[in-house]
Amino acid sequence: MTFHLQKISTRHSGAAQDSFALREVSLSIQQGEQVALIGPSGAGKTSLLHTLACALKPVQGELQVFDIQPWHIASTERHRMRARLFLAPQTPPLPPRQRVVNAVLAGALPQWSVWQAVRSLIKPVEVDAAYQALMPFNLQDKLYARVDRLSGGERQRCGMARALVSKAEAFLVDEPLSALDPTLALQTLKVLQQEAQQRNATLVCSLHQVELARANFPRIVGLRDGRVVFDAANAEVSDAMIAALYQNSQDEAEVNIADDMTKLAVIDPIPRC
Ligand SMILES: Nc1ncnc2c1ncn2[C@@H]1O[C@H](COP(=O)(O)OP(=O)(O)OP(=O)(O)O)[C@@H](O)[C@H]1O
Repeated sequence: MTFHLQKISTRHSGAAQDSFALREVSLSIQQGEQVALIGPSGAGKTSLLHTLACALKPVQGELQVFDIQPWHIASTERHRMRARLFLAPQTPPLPPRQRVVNAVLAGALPQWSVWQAVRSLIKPVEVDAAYQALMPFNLQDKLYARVDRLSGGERQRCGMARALVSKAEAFLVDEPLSALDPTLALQTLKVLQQEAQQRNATLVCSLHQVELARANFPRIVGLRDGRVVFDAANAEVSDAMIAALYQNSQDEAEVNIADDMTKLAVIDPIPRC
C-alpha cells in the first residue's frame, strides 16, 4: 500500500482554527495505482498532494505512507522516506538562472551524496540521464538553455523531466498540464503515466481538465470543500457526478471550455495534402 488515510484533516499554518483544507478524508491507494484528483478551485487537491508528500502535517486522523506513519517517526527517517516520493508542485521550483541540465538533475538529489550534489553544480554529472529525461518531452535541445529562457510550458515539462531522473516510487503531480496546449498536455500526461507504469510507481495527479482525467485515469477522486465527494472507478463516474461536483463553483464554466479544448486534442488531425 502506498497511501492510507483515515479521517485526515489538515489546516494550513496561519489559517483560522475552523478553516480546514481537508476534512476527514479517508482513502487508500495501492502501489502502482494511477489516480486523478479533480474538483473546483480550493477543493483541497494541492493540500491532499502535500499531505501525501508529508509536506503538510495533518491535525487529525491517521496517515500511512508505504505502511509507515510518517509523523510518528524521527525527522531523519521521514526525510529518507520522502526520497521515495516525488512531488511536482503547480509551479516547478526552478531557479531562473540555472541551466536546464542542472534543473532536471535536481530530481536525482535525494539519492545523491552531498559531495555528488556539489560536484554536479560545478560540472553536471549524469548529463546523459538529463538528456534522456528531456527527450520524451521533446526538450532535449534545451539541455544547456537557462531556465528563465524557457516558455511557461517548457518550464512545466522541465519540471516533469525531474520525475524521470528520480528513483521515486510515487509521483504526486499538481496540475502538470496547466501551461500546455491540449496536444502537449495529452503527450505529457502519457509520458508520466508510462514512466509510472514501467517502474510500478504510484501516480496521483490533480487535474483541472476533467475530460482528460476521465479519458486517461482508471480511478478518479472528486474533492470539494476539503471532502471526498466520490472515489470511483472511471467507468462509474457519470456526467451527473461531475456536474454535481462543480455545480455553482467558479470553475464550472471554465471546466466546460477546457473540456471542449481537450476533445479537440483527441480528434485526429486533418491530413494535409
Ligand atoms: N498556504 C495556505 N494558507 C492558508 N490557507 C490555504 C493555503 N493554501 C491553501 N489554503 C486553503 O486551503 C483550501 C484548499 O486549497 P488547495 O490549494 O488545496 O485547493 P486546490 O483544490 O488545489 O485549488 P486549485 O485548484 O485552485 O489549485 C482553500 O480553502 C485554500 O484557500
